[in-house]
Amino acid sequence: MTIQNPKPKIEATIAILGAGAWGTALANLAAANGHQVGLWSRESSESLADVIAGADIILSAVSMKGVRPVVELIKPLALSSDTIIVTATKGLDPSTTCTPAQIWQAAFPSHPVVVLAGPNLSKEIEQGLPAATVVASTDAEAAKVVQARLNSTRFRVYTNSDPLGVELGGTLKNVIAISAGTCDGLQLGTNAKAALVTRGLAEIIRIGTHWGAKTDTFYGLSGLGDLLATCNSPLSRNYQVGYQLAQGKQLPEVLAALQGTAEGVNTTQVLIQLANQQGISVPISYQVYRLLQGEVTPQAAVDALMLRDVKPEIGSWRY
Ligand SMILES: NC(=O)C1=CN([C@@H]2O[C@H](COP(=O)(O)OP(=O)(O)OC[C@H]3O[C@@H](n4cnc5c(N)ncnc54)[C@H](O)[C@@H]3O)[C@@H](O)[C@H]2O)C=CC1
Ligand SMILES: O=C(CO)COP(=O)(O)O
Repeated sequence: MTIQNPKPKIEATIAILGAGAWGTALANLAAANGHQVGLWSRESSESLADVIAGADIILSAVSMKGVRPVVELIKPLALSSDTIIVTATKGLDPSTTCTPAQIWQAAFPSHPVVVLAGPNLSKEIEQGLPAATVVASTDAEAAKVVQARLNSTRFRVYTNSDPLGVELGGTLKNVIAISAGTCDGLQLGTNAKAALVTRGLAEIIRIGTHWGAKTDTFYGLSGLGDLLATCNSPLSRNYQVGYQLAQGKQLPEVLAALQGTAEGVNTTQVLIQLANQQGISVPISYQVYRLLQGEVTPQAAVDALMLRDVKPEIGSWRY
């Protein structure tokens, strides 16, 4: 499928992999900026080799479970040496616990890899509503190129030099969004939700900095920004999972009816495995894990959080 805008602003060829909700929204944003856009999915009639041929940018928006298969499909294909790889997936690989950017970088060590993440509910973006995002890379020039290609009057793009922090902000907030949906589903009120989101951010910072990301990054669009968006919007699939569990539905039933992917379900499993191995305290994520496992009711999860030992707040994301 080729999407072209009749009045090009900046000419580039962008191959978008994954024609789900996010890949399609990004393809439309890129096309509106005048780029030649190829959109590929595993259901496409066009071959992957044809879609990525001559691409300046390859942007992957497949869900986490598609990242490795797609990387393996691209490896034997010829990429131009200066092709920039952009990853917009928010998840962790269950078998290796790697982030999507780590998987892409390991497969294509000589190519710049840029992470794209922010408060970007695709349905709002498809409606033409304004939004902002972050493109992050250790290759500052590559991040600037992606910024110039995607920035527009309705999609404001910031650069950032902490790709791990940007990627983890977008990934870990999905776990907290499940808890926020549960909080709203139980009608626990605004105070409870504010406490949950604030302590959720402390938890994200504790994990993210332990894994090597910068604290400041989590206060930006890809951390706090995305946390606010997904914890407060019924458009978020992760929020919907928590909300519907709180209404007494079972997880398989919720996931079967969900439109698209709720990455937080798998991310929670990987996160708890790592947190246990590394001795990181993640009380909210742990209750989300128990809820998803069916080991605890939504109300019992709330009770467990409220019954924890009291502690000082200042600097408490460190322990
Ligand atoms: N929808 C949204 O608002 C946003 C989504 N994201 C992230 O983008 C990613 C994709 O999300 P959505 O587009 O919403 O999901 P979706 O479920 O609508 O689409 C997923 C896409 O991945 C592809 N895919 C899955 N397994 C595959 C495999 N084995 N091989 C090849 N392709 C495979 C599917 O064919 C589909 O094109 C997720 O990681 C999500 O967290 C990020 C920002 C916004
Ligand atoms: O990441 C998102 C918005 O930034 C999309 O959230 P959901 O995957 O929960 O729908």
